[in-house]
Amino acid sequence: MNEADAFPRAAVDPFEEEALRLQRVLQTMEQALAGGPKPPLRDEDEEDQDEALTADEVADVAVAGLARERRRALASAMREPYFGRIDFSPEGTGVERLYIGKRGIDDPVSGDRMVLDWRAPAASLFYSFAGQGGEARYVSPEGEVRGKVSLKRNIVVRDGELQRVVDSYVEGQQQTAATDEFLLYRLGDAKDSRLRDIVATIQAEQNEIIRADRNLPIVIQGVAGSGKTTVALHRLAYLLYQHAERLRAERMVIFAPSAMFVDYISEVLPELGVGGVQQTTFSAFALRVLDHAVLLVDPGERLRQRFALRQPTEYTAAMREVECKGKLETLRSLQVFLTESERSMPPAGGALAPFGRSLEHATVVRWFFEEYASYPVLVRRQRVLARVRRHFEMEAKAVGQTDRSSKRKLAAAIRQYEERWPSMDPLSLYRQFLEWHPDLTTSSLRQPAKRGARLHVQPEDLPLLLAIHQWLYGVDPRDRFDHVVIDEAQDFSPVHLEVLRAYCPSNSFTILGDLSQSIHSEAGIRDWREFIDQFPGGCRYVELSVSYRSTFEIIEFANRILRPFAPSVEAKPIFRSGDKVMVEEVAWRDRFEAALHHMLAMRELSSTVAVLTRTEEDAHVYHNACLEAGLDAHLLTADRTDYEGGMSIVPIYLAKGLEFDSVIVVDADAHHYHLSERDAKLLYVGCTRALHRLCILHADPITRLIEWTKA
Ligand SMILES: Nc1ncnc2c1ncn2[C@@H]1O[C@H](COP(=O)(O)OP(=O)(O)OP(=O)(O)O)[C@@H](O)[C@H]1O
Repeated sequence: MNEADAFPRAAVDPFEEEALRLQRVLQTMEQALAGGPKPPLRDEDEEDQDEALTADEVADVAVAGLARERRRALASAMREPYFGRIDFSPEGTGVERLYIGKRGIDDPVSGDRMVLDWRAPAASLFYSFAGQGGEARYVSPEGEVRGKVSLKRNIVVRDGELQRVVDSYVEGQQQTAATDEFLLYRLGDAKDSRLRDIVATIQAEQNEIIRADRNLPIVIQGVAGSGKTTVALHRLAYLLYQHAERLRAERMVIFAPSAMFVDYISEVLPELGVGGVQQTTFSAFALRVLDHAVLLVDPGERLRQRFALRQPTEYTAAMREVECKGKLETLRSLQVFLTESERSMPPAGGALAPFGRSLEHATVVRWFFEEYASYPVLVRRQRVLARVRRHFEMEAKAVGQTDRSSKRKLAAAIRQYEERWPSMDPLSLYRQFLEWHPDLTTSSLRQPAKRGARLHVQPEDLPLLLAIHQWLYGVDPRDRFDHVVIDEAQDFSPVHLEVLRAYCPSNSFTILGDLSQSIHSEAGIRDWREFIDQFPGGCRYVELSVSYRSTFEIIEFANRILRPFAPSVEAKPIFRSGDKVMVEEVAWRDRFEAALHHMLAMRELSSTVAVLTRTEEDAHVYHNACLEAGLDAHLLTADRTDYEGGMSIVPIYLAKGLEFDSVIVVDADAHHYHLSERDAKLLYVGCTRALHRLCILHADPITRLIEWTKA
């Protein structure tokens, strides 16, 4: 694309120049929509006859489907065809004006590229270029392209109307901090109930992660609000674009911490034009692979115990087991246990044939442990038994025993031999393992009294159950992933990762999290090294320290809560100033009234408001107070699978990953938040959920975690 001749530089002011260009692009798009080949309309009866279509007709239908999809994409791109422009002169050639949009658009007549897809190699310039005297480079499939940038421009188009043009770099002019100005303009918006794409404002350090090599696992420590979840979703869209021939969306997965979070992020990929990527939780994935042979104990119950103000005594013992189940040593013990179980599988005494020669134990052992060694255990058993059956049949034939009664005898002998093999299923093996392991018990398993009811297990049982499942059945090729994203990975254990590695043999992982938010410490990791060391072939580690979500005041406030506990990376606020954090003392009896008052005030300024409580019990109480006052607020609990936005009452530990325009942390007193690392992290998570406004309410005495506010 070279439009240098179409618009002489600086002939008109930037807004007019872009308004003219936009008009021309929209006209071309309209013409393409009006004149392009229309897909044939088919009625439902025709669709029912799909089986009867000839190969040519099938091809026609596929082409029509593609045309339909292209028209739909074109029509939707007309609302915002592009968001940026970069004028780039590759060494030895003239200037190219590159307009960057969510999707590439070609002029249907000339075939010229009018808009470059944000994921295209040259589009990377738009994100990585930050002045540097105009020098710029990007990597294309043909190699590195070097050159000079003369203009970088942000363009806001809404519903086909040009709204704003901001130049962040103009050759020969004094550079201002205009990139930040544009980013701040975007960050200042109120958010609705869903996470959104950030293609127009991806920052250089985020761009690097999005475009990182797919073959090298990458671990990202990112502070609250640094864009981890958003970046991970953009990375999936990028990888699919870049490796369209090798990767399939259905074979890519993002593991999120809860079903509600999956709902919250569900619109980013469709906005980026990507469908079909699996978005799930580890538990949902594990239960599906285990064919729902077990159920989870109500996940809310464990969370309620974990975050109760006073934990029941049995909880401490349970947590010791949670920690143990997440350790690689335990996985290794499981492997030892399974190898032991395997050793005794071929029944002693060989296979006694009713006619002819029997099979010696040593022969069966050789088949099982040597010849079929590369197969999973149950496949090996199946193969050995099939071979024994064939041997029995051949021996019977060789001695002429083929009549009906001989056949019956033969079948009975095979059955008897089969029965001598121990039956093996993941659940009974797991139970035996828990009984065998010195530091574990079966206390996490619950067998409901009802006959035939499925066993209930806890989330920490699932990785080990999956490991047994893999050992017994292997990995079904349909469960293999081309790429795996683990969000909130600080709550994953090394055993989770090890088990998942079997489903992604290419080791193509993007692992993101924040150790400052590890409020499930027994279940997760303490240091990213634990994961990095699990990739002996190498692993990249990156830190994101800038927080884009919250105002300067909120980040400064939140950082101070964690400082006494020496976090590994402190969040750097982006300079977006907002209201001062409000810390207000209220009388205990007035606490509901105070919360309601602030909710109403904040509702005027925000589209999403959350009241964060310390426990789920408190969330119910505040929710009831809202209902009594006629306030339509949603109660978010562990079993919720959707997030509606508006006003929400949320236990603080369930708010992780979400964000709200305004947040009210209630009951920030010494009784609800102790001077402990865990409670500091809870409060930190709560405060960093706020984009624009944060209000802390407490009754006397204030928690020591923020007593500096009273100094
Ligand atoms: N480059 C960017 N441009 C505009 N907005 C951004 C950018 N990066 C992040 N954001 C915004 O910052 C907010 C936080 O993003 P996200 O939820 O992905 O962060 P996170 O690191 O996963 O946060 P947390 O760990 O606190 O849950 C979102 O509103 C997102 O749109």
